Amino acid sequence: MKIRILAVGQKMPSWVEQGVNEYLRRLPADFKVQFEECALGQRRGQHSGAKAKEQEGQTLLAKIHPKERVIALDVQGKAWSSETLAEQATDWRMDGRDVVLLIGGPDGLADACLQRAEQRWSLSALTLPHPLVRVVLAEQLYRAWSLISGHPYHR
Ligand SMILES: C[S@@+](CC[C@H](N)C(=O)[O-])C[C@H]1O[C@@H](n2cnc3c(N)ncnc32)[C@H](O)[C@@H]1O
Repeated sequence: MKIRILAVGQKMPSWVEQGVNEYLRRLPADFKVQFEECALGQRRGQHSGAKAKEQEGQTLLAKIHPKERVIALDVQGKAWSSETLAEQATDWRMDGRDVVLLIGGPDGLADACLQRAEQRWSLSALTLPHPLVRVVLAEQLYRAWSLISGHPYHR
């Protein structure tokens, strides 16, 4: 099973890249997580946010393979504890399909992406800035791996 994170937005501040890399580099080869960025949509004029979100949605959907299990990061999704995430990740492995996690841009994920997703996962009831979501997601995936493998990181 391969896990990918597809995130809207490029050229993040260095603390975001460092934070994400810090956790993803610790993962072993059999739980590798690849990170891919997609361009922000154009934001100019009235209704620009809605249009940009649609554009971003098309870009994300074009990068998803037909057989991948899609999970949308969505504030209105289901809250998972770290233990639940570890159980989910174990199920993903048993299922055998590759997994792709989607992070939206400043205006969120397009409806088409939410509809394509099999699961919607909320990290918190708080709306978080998308750069911070990347770091939290990377850390939680590392924590899930540590739970599955009995590594002392999780306590
Ligand atoms: C700034 S937020 C977008 C806010 C937008 N109003 C919305 O409702 O999606 C950017 C992206 O970060 C992710 N995100 C933000 N807060 C989140 C949370 N608490 N749980 C899961 N994902 C979150 C989502 O993927 C969202 O599309």
